[in-house]
Amino acid sequence: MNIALLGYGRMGKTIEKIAEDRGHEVVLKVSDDIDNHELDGSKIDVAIDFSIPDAAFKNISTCFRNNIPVVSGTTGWLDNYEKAKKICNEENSAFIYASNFSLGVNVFFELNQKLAKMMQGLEDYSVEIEEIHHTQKLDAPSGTAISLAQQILQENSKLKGWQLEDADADEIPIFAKREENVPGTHTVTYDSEIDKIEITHTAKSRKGFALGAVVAAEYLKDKSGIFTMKDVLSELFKN
Ligand SMILES: NC(=O)C1=CN([C@@H]2O[C@H](COP(=O)(O)OP(=O)(O)OC[C@H]3O[C@@H](n4cnc5c(N)ncnc54)[C@H](O)[C@@H]3O)[C@@H](O)[C@H]2O)C=CC1
Ligand SMILES: O=C(O)C1=N[C@H](C(=O)O)C[C@H](O)C1
Repeated sequence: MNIALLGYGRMGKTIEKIAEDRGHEVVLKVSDDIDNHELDGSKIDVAIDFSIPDAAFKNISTCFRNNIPVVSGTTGWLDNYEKAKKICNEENSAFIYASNFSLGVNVFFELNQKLAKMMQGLEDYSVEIEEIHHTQKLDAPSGTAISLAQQILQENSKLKGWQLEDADADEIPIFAKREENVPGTHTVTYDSEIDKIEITHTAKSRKGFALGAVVAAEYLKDKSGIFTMKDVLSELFKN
């Protein structure tokens, strides 16, 4: 498979290594305005975007217009997600966005949803989310923390939204911490006067995110439509 890497930073470089180990070729690396590059849909099977929040939407929509499917892991650009999906459909292209591509986090998402369902009637507990990332991270809260909050909100109609730190009683507070060299740690806590329930996912490196993105790219090649990591994982585990 011929891959274009949109964003060649920490994630782009990790993805390149894993893609090459799996027999793919990186044919284009983009680290600046996508208009400075020739995008030839006949030579690129899929683009993988791990760039910056301000560039993601332009990168993604430009690929769709050049007949190139996109795997997007960039966070902090989701105000434009619905627009990106519309362009994908108009161009009959293919798209997967995930706030977190690691297999472990996707198991953690399942756990979070189940736990939220169990806790929604237990009014003595309050819920909060903490995320810890490296100090270079541009966005807060993390995309993964937002996904976790959205899952809890789906299960609990008494909660109205989420808020970075100073949340009202009917909101989920998300605490974003920045520490040197932390690839990504997420904790969901339910606390009461009597006890505390916590679930945590700790990434030990960026390899899990990168492997998930390459597996998603392999899934997306030759498809059209909008997909999620759930689709990718159900195909992976269908046997
Ligand atoms: N969904 C997931 O599983 C994961 C998502 N991420 C997200 O991926 C993104 C990238 O993370 P890192 O690689 O750690 O950041 P990074 O800062 O190391 O890399 C970003 C790269 O994008 C480049 N860039 C700047 N303008 C660009 C443009 N117009 N087009 C293309 N590239 C451009 C920068 O030069 C830089 O090399 C972040 O939004 C982060 O939150 C990170 C890890 C996992
Ligand atoms: O910026 C990062 O590094 C990460 N970003 C993603 C997020 O915002 O959730 C995923 C992962 O936690 C690493």
